[in-house]
Amino acid sequence: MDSAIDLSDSSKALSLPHIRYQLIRLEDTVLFHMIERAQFPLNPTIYKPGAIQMEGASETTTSDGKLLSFCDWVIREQEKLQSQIRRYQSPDEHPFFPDALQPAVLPELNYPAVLWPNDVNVNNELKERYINTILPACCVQTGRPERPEAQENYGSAATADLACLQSLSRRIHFGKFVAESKFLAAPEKFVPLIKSADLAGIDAAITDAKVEAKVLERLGKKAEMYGGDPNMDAEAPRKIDVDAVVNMYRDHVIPLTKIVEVDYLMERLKGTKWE
Ligand SMILES: O=C(O)C(=O)C[C@]1(C(=O)O)C=C[C@@H](O)C=C1
Repeated sequence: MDSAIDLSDSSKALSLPHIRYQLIRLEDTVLFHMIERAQFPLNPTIYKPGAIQMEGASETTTSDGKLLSFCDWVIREQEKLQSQIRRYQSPDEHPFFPDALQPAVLPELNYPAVLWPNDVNVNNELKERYINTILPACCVQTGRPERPEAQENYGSAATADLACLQSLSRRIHFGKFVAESKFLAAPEKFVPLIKSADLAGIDAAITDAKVEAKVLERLGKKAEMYGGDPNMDAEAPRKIDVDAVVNMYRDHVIPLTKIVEVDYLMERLKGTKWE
């Protein structure tokens, strides 16, 4: 959607330096959204299905009858709306609730097929990790007691969650473009690995440990800068914990990006001469 990369220009969309530039830019987006979210208490009740009475709300379950939490309901309702303005027609956007998507009210866009047809979507796994691991670490300020639930912030917290999850999802699913770019650069390396379903081998082939170390180092600096007090006032509370942000990338964002890359490549030979 709000892409600085021109997805209609495949030479750019598949250039690894261009994709990495986009990933670097998305670090800022993710970090700022996490800072916004961290100003509110964790409010765990909003993630528990059925815990909050939603007076007059339509569709408080998924289409197969699963009860939604308040946060899930907010995400699902937003996705209903955003699908109508073509968000999910863009190859870099993936819904959390595909069951809720509506027909677009605008004419279909014709994106040229830059990616190979695939149905890779790790959003369920992302949301589970976000709620259970990422968010608890980011909402707790180091050295300060956990803040009590604030019922008046339920809406703000869920709104911030949507922004966090959408930016994280976009970053992680950019792995498809990374994978396509790497595949096209060396099909002779990837085809045998894919054919023998050598997941560890594919993972090793897409891994660049130096780039990963750089990502974490840069992110730590950004979290230090954007989450701290510009006047270097040591007494001023931090807006977000630096370690929580770095750990989020090290333990979740980069690993999930790599899962997307591997899963995408496992679908890459379908309908090709290599199949
Ligand atoms: O930049 C790449 O080559 C990627 O595949 C992306 C990424 C990342 O998530 O930042 C993932 C795997 C690589 O080991 C390095 C970095």
